[in-house]
Amino acid sequence: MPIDTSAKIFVAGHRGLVGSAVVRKLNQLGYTNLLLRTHSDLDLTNQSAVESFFAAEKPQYVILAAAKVGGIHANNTYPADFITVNLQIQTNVIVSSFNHKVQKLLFLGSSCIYPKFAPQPIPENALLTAPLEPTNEWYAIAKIAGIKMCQAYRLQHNFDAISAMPTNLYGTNDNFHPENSHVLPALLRRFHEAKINNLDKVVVWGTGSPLREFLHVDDLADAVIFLLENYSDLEHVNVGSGSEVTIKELAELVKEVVGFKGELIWDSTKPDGTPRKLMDTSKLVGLGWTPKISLRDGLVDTYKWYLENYGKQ
Ligand SMILES: NC(=O)C1=CN([C@@H]2O[C@H](COP(=O)(O)OP(=O)(O)OC[C@H]3O[C@@H](n4cnc5c(N)ncnc54)[C@H](OP(=O)(O)O)[C@@H]3O)[C@@H](O)[C@H]2O)C=CC1
Ligand SMILES: C[C@H]1O[C@H](OP(=O)(O)OP(=O)(O)OC[C@H]2O[C@@H](n3cnc4c(=O)[nH]c(N)nc43)[C@H](O)[C@@H]2O)[C@@H](O)[C@@H](O)C1=O
Repeated sequence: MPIDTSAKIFVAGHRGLVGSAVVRKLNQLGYTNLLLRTHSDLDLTNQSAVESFFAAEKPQYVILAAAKVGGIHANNTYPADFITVNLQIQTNVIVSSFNHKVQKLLFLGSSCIYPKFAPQPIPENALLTAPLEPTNEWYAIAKIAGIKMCQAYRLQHNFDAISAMPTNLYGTNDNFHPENSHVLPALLRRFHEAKINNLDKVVVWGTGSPLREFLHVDDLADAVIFLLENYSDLEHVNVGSGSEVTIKELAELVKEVVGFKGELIWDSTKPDGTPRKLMDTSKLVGLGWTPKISLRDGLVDTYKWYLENYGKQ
């Protein structure tokens, strides 16, 4: 059902990759009453601050895009932060949303919730059927708890909380940190810096053989609003692009888009992570949503944004 454009919508994490794309999309669609707080205005790990905020502001809808997020290295290096901060943020926001009668909440998880060796493409019902990928199990356990909290509040209290599970995302406002980011922004930056410094080699992590599915964050934002308007059920919903590339193919594509002419060196001392994680998106496609942005177009667009925002550093 379409949401009234004057509805008060709290987008938690509105300065991040996903939150900022959701805000751009809501603005485009004419939503006029967005409730936004930076991390320093409202620390979502602080339970009493979150409770007071919901009591005072009474949002009608909540999109939970605030989380502790990072790539394979960050997940593997800071397991305590990834499990604790994510459990705290999501528990505080879900419970306060219920306490203060939010009409609907959308929780964002991630494709890493699925078993390391899940059937491919991965259907929603592969959840909790086998062990997780060790490099990100702490984050995955927090995300699985988020899905289960949404289900528990729906079952016990009829609270309209839904969960979307995106594949690997990229785009405007991504995190380009050299070690703690995801592969696509990390490589964009590394190839760019190698090009402007006239280097002849770039190091890429792992073997290059893992397969990953990438979705532009503007497509994800579109899917988030589509689900908010059209889906109210217990099971989480996969959100993906439906196509995958090897990390080697991705690296070659980023190299071409950036215009780096040198050689790739594979550092196999770095972890590959899960070998493959292609989402089965037939549930979302069946509801009527499909992605629009190809990986090449999305990459060109993201590099343009990177140049405009970080290119002079
Ligand atoms: N990026 C990806 O490839 C994928 C992301 N997702 C999911 O999408 C969601 C958003 O991820 P993404 O946009 O990439 O992450 P980002 O790191 O880009 O953004 C996260 C946002 O959350 C805010 N935040 C973090 N901690 C707190 C806190 N304690 N209090 C208030 N705000 C806080 C951050 O603010 P600040 O920076 O100031 O701390 C930031 O604005 C997450 O749930 C993630 O699991 C799912 C699949 C893939
Ligand atoms: C979204 C998702 O993101 C993470 O899982 P991941 O898919 O493994 O993510 P990643 O982007 O960090 O790596 C993908 C692949 O790429 C290789 N790789 C090469 N070179 C670099 C590189 O320079 N940086 C990074 N980060 N990876 C590199 C890397 O070795 C790996 O084989 C989890 O946090 C998980 O919790 C999660 O939800």
